[in-house]
Amino acid sequence: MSADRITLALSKGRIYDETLPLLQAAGIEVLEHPERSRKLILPTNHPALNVVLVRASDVPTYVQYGGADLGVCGKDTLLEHEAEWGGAANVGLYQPLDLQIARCRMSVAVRADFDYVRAVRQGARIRVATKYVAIAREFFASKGVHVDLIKLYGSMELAPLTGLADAIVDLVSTGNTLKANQLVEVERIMDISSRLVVNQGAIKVKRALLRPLLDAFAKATAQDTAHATAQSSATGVLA
Ligand SMILES: Nc1ncnc2c1ncn2[C@@H]1O[C@H](COP(=O)(O)OP(=O)(O)OP(=O)(O)O)[C@@H](O)[C@H]1O
Ligand SMILES: O=P(O)(O)OC[C@H]1O[C@H](OP(=O)(O)OP(=O)(O)O)[C@H](O)[C@@H]1O
Repeated sequence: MSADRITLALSKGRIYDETLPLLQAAGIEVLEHPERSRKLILPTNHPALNVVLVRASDVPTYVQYGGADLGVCGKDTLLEHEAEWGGAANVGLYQPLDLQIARCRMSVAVRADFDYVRAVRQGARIRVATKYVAIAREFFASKGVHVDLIKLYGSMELAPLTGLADAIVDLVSTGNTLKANQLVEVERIMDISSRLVVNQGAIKVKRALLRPLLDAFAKATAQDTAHATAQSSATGVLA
């Protein structure tokens, strides 16, 4: 981690696409297009800022270890990463801003012919397939529902259709994916949006470089969502 440069970790796709307007609001343009280049380090018009492209689930790891100074990742990804480490305190990432982008919800879904309410009421043991095992474990434990969790890395919707599982825990936005696979949402676990995460060391060492960027993000987020609390918490971190 060079002291006079800052590195922002983003994942290709919706996080990159939805972070771009926030960067633009801060006067920052990424100089190469991630879909038109094989490069993983993208320069920007900010002389000290590079963007690095990583897998969405690798963003917290890069920022935690200082491979990037800051990054943007979903609350889902962050919660799973923290659970792997035995809690947020062990990860030690600053989370100054909810950027209110990549908004969706984490839900339980089943086949339309599966009587979820009855299964839960009867205390049956249900099989749940998900990429988000920590969130699912915590949710069902809090309801006192017995579950066997099956870890998947994608295409969760297939699990109830093939008999692999009774239910899935997955992200839902428009509901189109569930509908296309004849699944129904039966419980909403939590709302999800993406957070700015910052390396603890970088906060101390690169304060002068980071502060204007975080302030601009906070301002753009506040303007987008009238989320004034985001602005005050960002200022709090670097004050
Ligand atoms: N349908 C959706 N609508 C809005 N936001 C979403 C949706 N699906 C996922 N997200 C959010 O966007 C983030 C990034 O999703 P993306 O699909 O780009 O990566 P991923 O495939 O989940 O991660 P990885 O590549 O590491 O497996 C998720 O962590 C979540 O917070
Ligand atoms: O309710 P919808 O608007 O249909 O969105 C829900 C879908 O979005 C996510 O997948 P994504 O598009 O990220 O695909 P991926 O998991 O293959 O990355 C999620 O895993 C669902 O499959």
